[in-house]
Amino acid sequence: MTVPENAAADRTPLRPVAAVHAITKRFGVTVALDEVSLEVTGGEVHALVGRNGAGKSTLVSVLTGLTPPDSGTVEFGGEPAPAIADREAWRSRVACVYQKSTIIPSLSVAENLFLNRQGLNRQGSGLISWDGLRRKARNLLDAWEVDVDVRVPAERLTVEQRQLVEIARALSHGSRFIVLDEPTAQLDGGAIERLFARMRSLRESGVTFLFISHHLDEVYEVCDTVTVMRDARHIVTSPVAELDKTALVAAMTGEATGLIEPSSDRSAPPEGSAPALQVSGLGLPGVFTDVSLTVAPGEVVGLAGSGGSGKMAVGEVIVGLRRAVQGTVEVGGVRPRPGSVPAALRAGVGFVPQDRHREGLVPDLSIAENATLTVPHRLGRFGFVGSRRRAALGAEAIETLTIKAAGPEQPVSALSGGNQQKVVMARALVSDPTALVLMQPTAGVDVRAKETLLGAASAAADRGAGVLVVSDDLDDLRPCDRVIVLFKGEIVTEVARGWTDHELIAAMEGIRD
Ligand SMILES: Nc1ncnc2c1ncn2[C@@H]1O[C@H](COP(=O)(O)OP(=O)(O)OP(=O)(O)O)[C@@H](O)[C@H]1O
Repeated sequence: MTVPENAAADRTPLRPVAAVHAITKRFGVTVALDEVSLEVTGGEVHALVGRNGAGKSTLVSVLTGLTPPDSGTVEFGGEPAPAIADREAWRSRVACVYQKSTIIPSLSVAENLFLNRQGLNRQGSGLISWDGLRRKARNLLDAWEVDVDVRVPAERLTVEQRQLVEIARALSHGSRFIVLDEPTAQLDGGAIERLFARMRSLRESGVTFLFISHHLDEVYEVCDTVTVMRDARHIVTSPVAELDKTALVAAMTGEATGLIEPSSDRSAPPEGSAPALQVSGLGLPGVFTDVSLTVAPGEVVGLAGSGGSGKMAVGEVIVGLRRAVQGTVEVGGVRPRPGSVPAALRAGVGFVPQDRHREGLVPDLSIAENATLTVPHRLGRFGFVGSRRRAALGAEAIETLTIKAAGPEQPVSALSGGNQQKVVMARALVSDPTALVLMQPTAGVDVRAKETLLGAASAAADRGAGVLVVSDDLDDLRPCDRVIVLFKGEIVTEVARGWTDHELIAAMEGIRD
């Protein structure tokens, strides 16, 4: 993807494409941004990192004109930002590609690119010229080398394709400054490399990126400059090459102790106990074949595989989000009705779904309500949830999972992304599950919070749960007693604890020694 000639960006070096000065933003008693100043230079990839709740999303929201700050100013190319209501003017200066798609699923790619846009070619009658619309969309995507059929409904796009379409849409509005909010969170290794290659080539053409990620390795791989935020404040901005990882983590956490790897020191599972989870001969044509695995009480087992391995589908069948065509799932000796989440929960499953926006949380409910959604029968008689008990469980979740919140009654919509993920984990744990199934459990959580979440999973195993961690994040898999590897829908190998990164990645990519 290179900038087409007629759209070549103005590449004045070292000019701030965007700048914020002394921005303060409060939500009630919470100070989300405290006098934050930041300049983003033209043609760089600028990382924005910080722990969950540090204020990154709020800053992006101010920088894209979605949230007016309480005080402070925003500038683009040295000029004051447009009036908040002038969306078109904002869109021509800055765009954000969010983790959650802003594309309308039922509309075609072409419609998503051009509907509601001025200059849309209408016929005399006021009707839209669909041919013209498709042609324009095709030309646009061709110009940015995005190989997607503009006629298909957007819901059929992969995450990778959707991101490219959103980037192309941003560029077509004239913006040469793009914010990528955790773009790699839902991509597999190959797609991440392709995204980085595109970012590099767009950077060469003068496009500037603000890149938000909790994967610090990615900061070193693709970014030129890094800004660290902590507790609503700007801490440091530095060339990436001049800030090593220990210093970066110290800036994020405010501690000088550096990076702590998750502990891998767990006791061996007890022998001879009945399985917490038994999966036998599971099959879903075109997705996975003949998957059998057992997780003993007290055991933590990883289920790994790269994109297209089918691992998520296996996890979703176990928790009742999908139905397999062949095979069975047993939880503590009980066989829940296939394809039913309530049945799986009743049988003793606790789970963290991959997509917390879709299956995870009810945004308007409080932390305590969300954390206890699955267990009303345990909280009071006749299904009524005792509010005191619920608040206590909410407070306990805040404490054990270090959720950054005003209190258990705060709605989850007011939490940062990483803290919402912790509430999903709290909900999975609160029912004291027999089988705990965690799908990409640390997506979007910061480096320290990862330890907390994985520690909580290990603690559940110590209490007797069988834990299945479905993930391709090596940090998630490190605390596992063993890791089962799926490749193209089949179990290809199992590696015992003590694996090397190389060994596991090779297995996930289908490379056999
Ligand atoms: N709409 C809101 N109402 C109340 N509080 C909010 C709202 N939006 C954000 N906050 C609070 O502002 C603070 C900063 O949150 P923000 O989402 O900007 O953090 P973040 O750095 O993006 O975190 P993460 O990495 O977890 O996404 C948090 O304490 C959060 O709870």
